[in-house]
Amino acid sequence: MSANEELERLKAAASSGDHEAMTALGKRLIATPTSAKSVDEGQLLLKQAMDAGNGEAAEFVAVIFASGMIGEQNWRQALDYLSLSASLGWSPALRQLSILADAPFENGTWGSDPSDAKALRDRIDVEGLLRIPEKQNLCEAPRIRKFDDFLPERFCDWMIDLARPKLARARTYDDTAVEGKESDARTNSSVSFNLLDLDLILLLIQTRISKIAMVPMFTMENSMVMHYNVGEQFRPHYDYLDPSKAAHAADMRKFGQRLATCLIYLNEDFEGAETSFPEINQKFRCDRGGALLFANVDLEGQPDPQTLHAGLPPTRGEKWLFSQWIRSGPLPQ
Ligand SMILES: O=C(O)CCC(=O)C(=O)O
Ligand SMILES: [Fe+2]
Repeated sequence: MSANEELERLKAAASSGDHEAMTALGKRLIATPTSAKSVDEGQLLLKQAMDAGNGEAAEFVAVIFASGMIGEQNWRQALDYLSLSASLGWSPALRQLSILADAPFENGTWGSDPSDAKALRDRIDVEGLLRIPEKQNLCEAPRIRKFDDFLPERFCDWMIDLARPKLARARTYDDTAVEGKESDARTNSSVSFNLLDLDLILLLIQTRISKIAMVPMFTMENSMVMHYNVGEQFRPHYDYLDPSKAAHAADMRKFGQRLATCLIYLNEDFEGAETSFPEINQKFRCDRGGALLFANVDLEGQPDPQTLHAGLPPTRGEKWLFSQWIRSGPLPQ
């Protein structure tokens, strides 16, 4: 079926009152708007599906509130909708609630009963989840910061579990290759999460990053998870865009410069695999859940060649890393 036929099929099913089709269409209209009305139509479809008892629709409403993609970011409301979603029997929402509430179930599986949703919601310490740890200054030129215990372990595990099944695909189709890099520039695998992949755990990580980087949420690119087996690496590169390259300049007009990068170490059971900065002869790594935040530009906002960096290969074990590139936002037209 072509993409257009698929869309027509979805529209027909949605207008006949099929809740799953209404949810799928609603998400799609919001993620890839085709007209000025798409986002409003998408929200209406999600609301109708949710009122009819569709838990997936309620989860996406939670995502809208937690991301601030439409209107203000509102974590309390996001959690209320996540709780509604879970109580409607949508199991991904129940698992996220358990993680956010730090309440793993006794039998070892997170979130197993929709009737637990409200109690889990009430246990969530929103302020605590949004509180960020002390920063350590590792270097001033370029500016490199470190945050120990940036992410609780259960969040690290959630991201690894989310990424693992998608990594294989990313390799086959190689759809996440960074533009402008030779094929041997990175031998590791990665997966990129788009708007339809967002959940409240991922959005909480992005929100925490926006706090340490002191930038708004809309500057976050699609988050990525990187995976390195022994010997795999991400060779020295810059994360900033080069305005002298036409493709980069066009991209910068839309989304701005890549001001900073945040790398969260999701595991620690490996040797080697530091993040290395060859221009300053330094390499750093974090314990599980620790984050490195570095500026890719100098104090004048210009690309800083001293930010050249690499993901060194593990000599034992495998490395899992959450990687967040941060833009400056579109230039005023
Ligand atoms: O694996 C690393 O330490 C480096 C990753 C990196 O450079 C990136 O994600 O841009
Ligand atoms: Fe990088």
